[in-house]
Amino acid sequence: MALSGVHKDRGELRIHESLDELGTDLADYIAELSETSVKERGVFAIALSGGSLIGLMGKLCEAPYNKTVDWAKWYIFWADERAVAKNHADSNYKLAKDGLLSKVPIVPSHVHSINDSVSAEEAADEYEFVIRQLVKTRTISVSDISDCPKFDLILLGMGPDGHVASLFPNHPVLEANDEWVTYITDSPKPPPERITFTLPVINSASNVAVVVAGEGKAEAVHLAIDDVGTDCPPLPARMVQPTKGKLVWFLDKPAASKLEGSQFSE
Ligand SMILES: O=C(O)[C@H](O)[C@@H](O)[C@H](O)[C@H](O)COP(=O)(O)O
Repeated sequence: MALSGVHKDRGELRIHESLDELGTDLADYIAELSETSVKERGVFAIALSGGSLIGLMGKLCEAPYNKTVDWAKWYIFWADERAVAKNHADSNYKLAKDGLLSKVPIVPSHVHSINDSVSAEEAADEYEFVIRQLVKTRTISVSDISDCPKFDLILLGMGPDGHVASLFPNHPVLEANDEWVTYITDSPKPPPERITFTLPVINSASNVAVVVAGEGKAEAVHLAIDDVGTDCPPLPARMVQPTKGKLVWFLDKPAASKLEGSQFSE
């Protein structure tokens, strides 16, 4: 059974015995948010990341979700993308297409991938423009406290260094506040050129989920969630603090193994 708890200002923590259990809980969570959003707004605007996240979302392609989720109302975006061709093994679009989007009845015109035939800088500008158009028509909602888009759900993974999307520790990209989408050309995780949502966009979402598995990330999970003082600059994952939205951490036990654990109940 999963342990769950609420950290006073780091959101809800859901800690799972196995990746199988994590995958089921994640699929339930996404399916519920989709249902609520479709009821309230008629659409579900969801942003994906790359990495192990897509594999962990695999249960959405199986019963009951493949039949019960209102896939036709989904609009798909990417919180970050690598500047490579869409058919390249490193492409986050390809990862999601092969692992999820090709297996469920998503409307192809609702899939808003990043242009792979221009520079990372141009692709970031273009992607922001596309998002602006969809905010105007309210396919993507708008934040009531800033002019930022308010995605119904942004799904993030986290690296062992605490990066989320393509927001890396000690990188100037963490200070990008004027753009919704920006780019980097020196990613410490290959490939070097990437496009990413900025922190203001991530923190304007209605829901943000950070999905993290494996012991190699336990220290970063501890630094991102526990009260560790202010001596070091906060990890990017710690800077994920939705202003009005809800933050949920999906962890397996090894990833949660360095958390100060008093806040949990079965
Ligand atoms: O394109 C990317 O590289 C990602 O979006 C990135 O932020 C990823 O989510 C983390 O690096 C975690 O990746 P893993 O779950 O594979 O460790």
